[in-house]
Amino acid sequence: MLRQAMLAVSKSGRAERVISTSPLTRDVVKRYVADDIAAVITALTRRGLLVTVDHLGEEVRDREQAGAAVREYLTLLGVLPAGADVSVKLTALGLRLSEQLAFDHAAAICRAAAGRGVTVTLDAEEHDTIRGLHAVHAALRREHPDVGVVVQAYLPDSLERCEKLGGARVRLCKGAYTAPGAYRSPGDVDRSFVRCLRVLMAGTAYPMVATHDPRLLRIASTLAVLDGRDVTGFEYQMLYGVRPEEQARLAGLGAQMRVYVPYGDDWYAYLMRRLAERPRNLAFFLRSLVSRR
Ligand SMILES: Cc1cc2nc3c(=O)[nH]c(=O)nc-3n(C[C@H](O)[C@H](O)[C@H](O)COP(=O)(O)OP(=O)(O)OC[C@H]3O[C@@H](n4cnc5c(N)ncnc54)[C@H](O)[C@@H]3O)c2cc1C
Repeated sequence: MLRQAMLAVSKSGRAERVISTSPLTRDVVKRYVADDIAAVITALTRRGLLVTVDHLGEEVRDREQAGAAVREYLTLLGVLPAGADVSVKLTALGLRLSEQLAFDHAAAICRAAAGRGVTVTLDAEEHDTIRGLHAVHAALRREHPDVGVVVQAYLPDSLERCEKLGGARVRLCKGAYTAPGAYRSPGDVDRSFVRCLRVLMAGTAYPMVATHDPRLLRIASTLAVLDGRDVTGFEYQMLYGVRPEEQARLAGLGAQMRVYVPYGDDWYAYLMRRLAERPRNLAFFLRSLVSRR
C-alpha cells in the first residue's frame, strides 16, 4: 500500500514542486545522489568498487531534451575510467517520441563509450516501455555486443526474457515500478528472481546481480560456484548510498562490486522510488525534514 502511494507521489508534479524546492531535502538527496560526480567516482574507484553512472532524467517530452541528455552522457564519458559503465534510460533519450530516435541516441552513446573502454547498460522502466527496450537492445547488440539490459523479476515473463538473452550482459533486479500482472508479494518476486538467476548463471549471459537482499546475494554466490563461474564471470550491483558496508565487504573479498551512481538535478522520481522500496528510508527522510525545523 505504502509502496503504491509513494510510487504515485513519484509521478505527482505538485508533490515534486513542494519536495524538490525544500532546502530540507538536500541532506537526504545527498545520501542517494552524487553531488560531485567526478569526486564520487574517484572515491569509489579508490576503494576497489566499479561504477555504473546514471545521469538522472526520464520521460523527456521533446527532441531538444533528448538531445541534451545525449550530450550530457558524452560529457560524462570524459570523466569515467576504463571499465566503468553508464546506465541509460531510453525514455530520457526519446523512446516515448520514437523508437528510432531512442536507438540513434543510444547508438551514439555506445560508440563514444566503446572508444573509452566503457560499457552501456539500458535500464528497465515502466511496463509499457519494456517491448521498446528489448527491441532497441537487440538492434544495438548487432554493432555493440556488450550493451547490457535490465530484466525486472517482478514481470512474469522475466524468465523467458533471461532465456532469450544468451551471451548478453544482463542486470537482474526485482523491479522498481508497478505493472499490470506483475508479481506483488515479496515471496513471489524473490522466487522469480531466483528462477532468473539460475538461468543466467547456468547459461552464457554475463549476470549482473542487482540487489541488496542478503538472501538473494547468498543464493547468487552459491549458484556462481555451482555453475563454475569465477569472480570475473558475474558481478554484484548495488545503489549508491544503500548498504555501503556490504559493498566494501564484497569488494574486499575480491568480488566485482559495481555501484550504481546517479547524479544530476532531476533526482525527484529516483528518490521517491528509493523511499517506496523501504519504509525505513521513508522514516529517515521524514525525520530529517522534521529535525531540521
Ligand atoms: C544496481 C541497480 C540497478 C537497478 N536498476 C533498475 C532498473 O533498471 N529498473 C528497475 O525497475 N529497478 C532497478 N533497480 C531497483 C530494483 O528493482 C529494486 O527496486 C531495488 O534494488 C530494491 O530491491 P532489493 O533487491 O534491493 O530488495 P528489497 O526488497 O528492497 O530489500 C530486501 C532486503 O535487502 C536489504 N536492504 C534493502 N535496502 C537496504 C538498506 N537501505 N539498508 C540495509 N539493508 C537493506 C534488507 O535486508 C531488505 O529486507 C536497480 C537496483 C540496483 C541495485
